[in-house]
Amino acid sequence: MLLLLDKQNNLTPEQAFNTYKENRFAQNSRNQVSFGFTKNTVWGVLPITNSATDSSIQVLKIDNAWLDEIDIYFFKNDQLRRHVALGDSLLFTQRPRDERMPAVAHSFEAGETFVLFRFQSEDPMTIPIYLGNEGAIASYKSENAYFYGALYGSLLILLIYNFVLYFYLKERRYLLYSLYLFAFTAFNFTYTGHGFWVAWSDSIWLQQWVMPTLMFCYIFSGVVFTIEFLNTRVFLPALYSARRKIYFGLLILACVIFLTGSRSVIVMVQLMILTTMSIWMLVIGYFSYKGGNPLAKFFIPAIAMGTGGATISSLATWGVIPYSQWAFRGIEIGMLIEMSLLSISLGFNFKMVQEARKSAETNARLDPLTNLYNRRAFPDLVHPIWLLGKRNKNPMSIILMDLDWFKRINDQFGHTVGDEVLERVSLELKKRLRDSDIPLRWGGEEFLIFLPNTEGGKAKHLAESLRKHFETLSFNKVNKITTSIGVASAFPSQIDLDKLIMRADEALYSAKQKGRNQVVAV
Ligand SMILES: Nc1nc2c(ncn2[C@@H]2O[C@H](COP(=O)(O)OP(=O)(O)OP(=O)(O)O)[C@@H](O)[C@H]2O)c(=O)[nH]1
Repeated sequence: MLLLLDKQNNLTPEQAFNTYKENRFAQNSRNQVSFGFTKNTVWGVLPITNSATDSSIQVLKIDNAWLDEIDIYFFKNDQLRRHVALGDSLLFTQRPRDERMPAVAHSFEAGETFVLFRFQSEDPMTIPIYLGNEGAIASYKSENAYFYGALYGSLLILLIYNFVLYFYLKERRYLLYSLYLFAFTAFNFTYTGHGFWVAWSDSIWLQQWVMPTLMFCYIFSGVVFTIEFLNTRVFLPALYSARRKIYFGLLILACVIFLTGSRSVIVMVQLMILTTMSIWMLVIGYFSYKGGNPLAKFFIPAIAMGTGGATISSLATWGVIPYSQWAFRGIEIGMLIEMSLLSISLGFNFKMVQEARKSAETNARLDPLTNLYNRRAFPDLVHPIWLLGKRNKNPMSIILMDLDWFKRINDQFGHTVGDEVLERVSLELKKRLRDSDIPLRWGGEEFLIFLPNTEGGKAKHLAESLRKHFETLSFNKVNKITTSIGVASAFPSQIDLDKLIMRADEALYSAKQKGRNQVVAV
């Protein structure tokens, strides 16, 4: 196509065509399809030769949904034969074809026809033009339908999945991710012309203002999401404490640019923010990674994919790399990968939170010194067995064992030696008990052993053998230790569990009273 930039914006189509005839249009040798923000009118001429003898119907399609004014003039034998107005300063319903992108079918007579285009827009001047017969246009259309069906389908699944997670987990990250994803999808839905096509065909105002507004929502949600997702409160506290100022600053900037009332200013400023925002997101991701945030491992490649896709799209529209449908869709493919990776990382975050919770729960129930369960674990461990024993009429026993004169060991040899004794005693206990018995560290130097399905005589026998065993053990520095043991047994139907523990405690007390190093069973 040959091009002319009309700085005065005052040429008539006939004047523009004559200018073309005078060879004053320039060849678009780089196949550039984007001309940035321009106040100028862009004229283009596409000479089309129909070498057959019959007329041929061909469709011209301008693959851009946001241009304000598109006029197409058909010149035959130097005569203007037809004028078609497209672009979104016209109602969608006034278009000659019910298609997402502006398009017109024309019957090209034999010989040469000159198609003159006139473009004017406050938005970026990107003008990829397609020419083909109805069959080619239909197959192009269905390819697009598949692509956008897959894109919006995938984004919708991610959106629902993360929103449901937010609903159940009540973690803000999932909500912010859902909003970020929604803002991108809505923004994309608008600038690809889907909104005008299916949602607001009868409103030019919405077509022109929804896109810049959603662009702002996309930027704003991206910034909030980054700050919250990367847990900057922990990893980048300076940024976290400045977050309200950043949000407020963005809102003020939005007010200022929207008050100018100029869409080119609004879109241009926001495009600049979008470009710097990607770099900002990557930098924050990097620092967060350096600070040890495991989620940054997903965040950095995700943003890199989104940004990479956007870069391919813009390079293709600027003509730096060859323009193609797939290159133009780079941003959408990149964003889909970005959104999927972020979603995976939120799944990973979920797993981390679960594991941390689990290990906190286990830690709260385990004694760190002896690795035995502590008193807190007792109800969960013993209650079900107690209830089962009640049903099956099994006897249950409790052994309470306390080390004698343990304070003296600490006083004489120090706490570390005392700790070693406790560790060794626990180890020996584990070795000498059945797998079904449950030993716990009940207090400082006191151990409780719950013996399921064990009647009093056997429990007493076990207690006696433990007492004897500990008496014969020798330790580092500490020559000998002794233990006092109380044993209580009952059928669960006869007594409460708490009561049984109390009885074992009383038995232990009486073993101490009787001079220690002995077993008392009740
Ligand atoms: N090293 C060490 N000592 C502990 C630990 N927990 C409790 N103790 C000590 O165990 C001692 C218990 O002392 P007491 O309750 O007076 O009992 P005792 O000296 O064993 O005397 P009797 O029980 O009457 O035979 C205290 O000195 C506690 O500081 C621990 O985890 N490590």
